[in-house]
Amino acid sequence: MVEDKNSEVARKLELLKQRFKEKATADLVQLQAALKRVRSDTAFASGDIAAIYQSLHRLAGSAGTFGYGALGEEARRLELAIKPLAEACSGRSAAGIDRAEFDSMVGDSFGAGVMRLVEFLDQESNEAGPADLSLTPGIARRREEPLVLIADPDRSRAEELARDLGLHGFRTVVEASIETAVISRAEALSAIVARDWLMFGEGVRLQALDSDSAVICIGSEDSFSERYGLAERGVDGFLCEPVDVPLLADYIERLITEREEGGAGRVMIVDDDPELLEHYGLVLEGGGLDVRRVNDPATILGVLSEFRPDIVLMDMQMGRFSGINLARMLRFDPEWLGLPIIFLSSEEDREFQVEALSKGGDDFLTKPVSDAFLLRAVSVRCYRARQLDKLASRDSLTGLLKHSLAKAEIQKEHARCLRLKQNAVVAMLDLDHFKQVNDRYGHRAGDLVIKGLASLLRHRLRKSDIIGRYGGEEFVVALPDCPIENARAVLQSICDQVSQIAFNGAGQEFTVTLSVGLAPLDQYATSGDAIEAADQALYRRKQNGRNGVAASTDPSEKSGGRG
Ligand SMILES: Nc1nc2c(ncn2[C@@H]2O[C@H](COP(=O)(O)OP(=O)(O)OP(=O)(O)O)[C@@H](O)[C@H]2O)c(=O)[nH]1
Repeated sequence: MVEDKNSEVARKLELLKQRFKEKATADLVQLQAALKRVRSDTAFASGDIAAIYQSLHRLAGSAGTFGYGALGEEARRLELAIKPLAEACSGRSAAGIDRAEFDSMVGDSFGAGVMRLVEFLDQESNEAGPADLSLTPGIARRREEPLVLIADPDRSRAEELARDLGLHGFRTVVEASIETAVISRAEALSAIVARDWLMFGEGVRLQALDSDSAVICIGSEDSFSERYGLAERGVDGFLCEPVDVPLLADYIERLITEREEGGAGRVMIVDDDPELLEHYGLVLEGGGLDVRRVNDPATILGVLSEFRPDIVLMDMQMGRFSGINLARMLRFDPEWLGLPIIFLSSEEDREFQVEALSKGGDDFLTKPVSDAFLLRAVSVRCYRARQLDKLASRDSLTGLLKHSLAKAEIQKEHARCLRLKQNAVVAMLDLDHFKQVNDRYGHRAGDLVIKGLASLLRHRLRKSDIIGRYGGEEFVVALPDCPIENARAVLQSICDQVSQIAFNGAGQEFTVTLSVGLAPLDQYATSGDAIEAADQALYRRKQNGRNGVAASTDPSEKSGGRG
């Protein structure tokens, strides 16, 4: 599947490369014609100089991307040579500049340079061209249910751990050795939990580390040298015996999320060159990013509001539009004050770059930029932008939506389900007697319970469901396109699962239970009313024995009955 997608991307990139060659050939014909006019006239139109400069600027910025690095470098040299004259011409508008001035500024080597451009374009490029996506990280994996390999020579111990992790919503596979499992399942594994890591051969360990899964080792000794040794070998996490399963589940969850988010993100690319725009788009999409292409800078505001990118990648000069001015314009709106804008520019002048950054940009990528570098640079920046966004919108303990954002999302879902005449359910969830958990087993153990429930909800519910931390030990969930009886069944099974998890605190094992109140979101005038109704159902459940689900639609005499 990934192979197919990569070869499809490679094929499209190859087509773009051919299109670039055709356009560059036409550009060079025009450039030569303009140069000829300039040479044959004693006085010439400043428009010809501007056209020559523009052609060279375009080639310098794009040729390397399509695998014509030598052409790009030569175009860049010529562009810099003619730049002062182009600037002088634009200052003098219609006034002609004479031939002697042209020769003194640009020099005889200019014509020879243009001939070299033609030769470079004719040579079949053997540089690592756009079709080379082998350096790019794998297509971002979409999480279904995370699959965790437990590699342990002691099979019954491994199976017990598998059962416990299953309660936290992980699918597991047990192997006495990581060897066969890594080889056969490397693509699908989200994490590897290995006991006695060093027991496995060097080759197998390397393969496991290479497989893009998070590798967590369980060791019998917790010392600096043990930890450092594992870090040195590229392991991602370490826990010491005896294994605290909720802690391990939380660890796996965190590592998997970090990995997933490393390859995720929304990027808006703004470039008036259609081939470059398409090329960048394909490369970034090939790396798993969600991309929106904007060819006409005048449409940028509408696309921004609708697409809400994590970052914007923008050309510096697009016909009559300057990237700097567009960036400044975006900042007029407080909503986009924090949106990272990365300029793609062949401009190497540091002073100019600093000036551009002071006017609304955040960073520069200097053209030409290789596919692998572009993907890595954009992915990293996306990741950071998302992390910052998360700090603002996500609860730090659980990574779930914060109260106000969850409410806002449920409000949107309410409008959506009324519009589409669909079912939807809102649920309030509250851990039972949680004060006692803190009092008996400590606040840290209480935190792990809250985190454990959060990851269980993430695993058990659909990607389209909205999950928020409403208050301390209270959560809110909205399930779009879901009849209330289905919601009841899912949440009842989550309650059952929660009650089976063994947590640890103050040297003891303990379990917790969960109460849930449901209300049909589409049956209320406002989302606030539906949340209130779910809360009342939750209250009734608490009154009637906790540990289970009640719905606002239940006849009141039955509201205490489980599921
Ligand atoms: N560990 C931990 N505890 C929290 C957090 N937020 C809230 N709590 C605790 O959760 C407890 C909630 O207690 P109550 O509202 O009295 O409810 P309860 O004990 O769960 O009782 P019922 O809801 O009636 O079953 C309080 O002790 C809070 O201090 C948190 O982030 N971490």
